[in-house]
Amino acid sequence: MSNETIYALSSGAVPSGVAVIRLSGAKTRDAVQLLTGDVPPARRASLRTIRLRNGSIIDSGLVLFFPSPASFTGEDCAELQMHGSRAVINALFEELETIDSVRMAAEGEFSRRAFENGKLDLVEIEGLADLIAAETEMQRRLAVEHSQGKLSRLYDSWAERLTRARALIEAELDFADEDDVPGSVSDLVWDDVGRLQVEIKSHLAHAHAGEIIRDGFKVVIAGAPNAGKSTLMNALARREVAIVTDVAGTTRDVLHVDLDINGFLVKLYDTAGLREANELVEQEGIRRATQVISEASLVLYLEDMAEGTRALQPIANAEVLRIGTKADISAGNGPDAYDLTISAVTDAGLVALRAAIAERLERQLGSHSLAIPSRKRQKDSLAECLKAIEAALVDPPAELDIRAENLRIAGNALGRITGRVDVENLLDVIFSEFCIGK
Ligand SMILES: Nc1nc2c(ncn2[C@@H]2O[C@H](COP(=O)(O)OP(=O)(O)OP(=O)(O)O)[C@@H](O)[C@H]2O)c(=O)[nH]1
Repeated sequence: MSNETIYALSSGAVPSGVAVIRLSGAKTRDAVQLLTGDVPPARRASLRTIRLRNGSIIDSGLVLFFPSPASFTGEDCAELQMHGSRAVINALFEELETIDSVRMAAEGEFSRRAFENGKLDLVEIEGLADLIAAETEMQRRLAVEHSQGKLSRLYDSWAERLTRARALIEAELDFADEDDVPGSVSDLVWDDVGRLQVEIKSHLAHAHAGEIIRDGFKVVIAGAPNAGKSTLMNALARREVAIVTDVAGTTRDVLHVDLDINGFLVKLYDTAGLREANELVEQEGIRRATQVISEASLVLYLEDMAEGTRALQPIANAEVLRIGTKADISAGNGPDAYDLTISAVTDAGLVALRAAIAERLERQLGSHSLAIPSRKRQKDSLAECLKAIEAALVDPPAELDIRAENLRIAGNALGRITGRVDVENLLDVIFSEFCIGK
């Protein structure tokens, strides 16, 4: 597969002022020569006329050539910056197709080659995918941390400590009958493995924060029918996401919008009003509401202040903010009964509500560096690593060779995160997240 040369449009949708077409593989040099009449100097932007074989001009643009191994994929690579019209790109692609062993790239194929040629490890690749998909400032910061290798360096240093520990234990096993292996070496090894266990445990405890930053903080609006849930959702989203009527039980399904609050992705859900419902569709809506409430990180529990408590209490594992609604027409129970009062009609209280969501979010995240795991895959491997370390440290200790074997399992679990060990079966899943041209 990798003796084929691949090409793709790497910039966004056309038409665009400039489109970047990327090539990678052994035939890159030939393709550039064919299209421009020469191979421009390495890593320099050179203005060239790009032509078909018959001499007719496709377009002119900048050509950059990156000879192997100093390129993104590690192979010979080129980038053509041309005018971003469908016709220009089609003409170029048709010409490229005529070259033997040159074809359009599959999803994520450039990144996959970068991985296979040792240019990037899996955490860096995943970080890159996250950086390309980042919509909020915090997602960007987390992705940069991952794509720049900070997390990988941490995992590599842990794997190295485990390897060193194993080497010393193997030495002890080999020389078990001799007197000159000091017992204190063994103590030092197990002390360090103990410290590593504490470090990994604390790192894993921050995985939740990483997931919140990457996947979003789930905030669910719940309450009685007609409490003003959909109106609040629309006010926070600043657009008409949900249907608002004065008919109780309007919202049936769970609706969702993404908000950016202080640079964090907040996933806001509007749910069906909670009450004893006889009608089938409404019952299903309430079942779905209950489900999403149980998965929330924060519940906004709305109450029409004139009506007082009418809703079934939501069963939330998360923190609940009690919010009195329709402050413009009613003082109701009095503001003291609520954490916040709002009016979606006058916008009163909405700034305070956004601030309250941000405050809860930041409190749940805690303060720490962004060198934290953010994907289930990373979390699962860390948990596996920790389990094996625990088995190696169990009291009373197992036989030395079993303890060493557990350290090997722990090291492999770390190696799988960065892709340095045994990940062939994972690759298709990871690279399919990328679009063509990445
Ligand atoms: N005066 C006033 N009316 C409001 C306010 N918020 C909502 N309403 C009105 O209250 C009624 C119900 O609002 P919705 O947002 O549909 O309430 P809901 O909680 O989503 O209702 P269900 O979908 O039935 O669960 C509508 O007529 C809204 O216009 C508010 O802050 N002030």
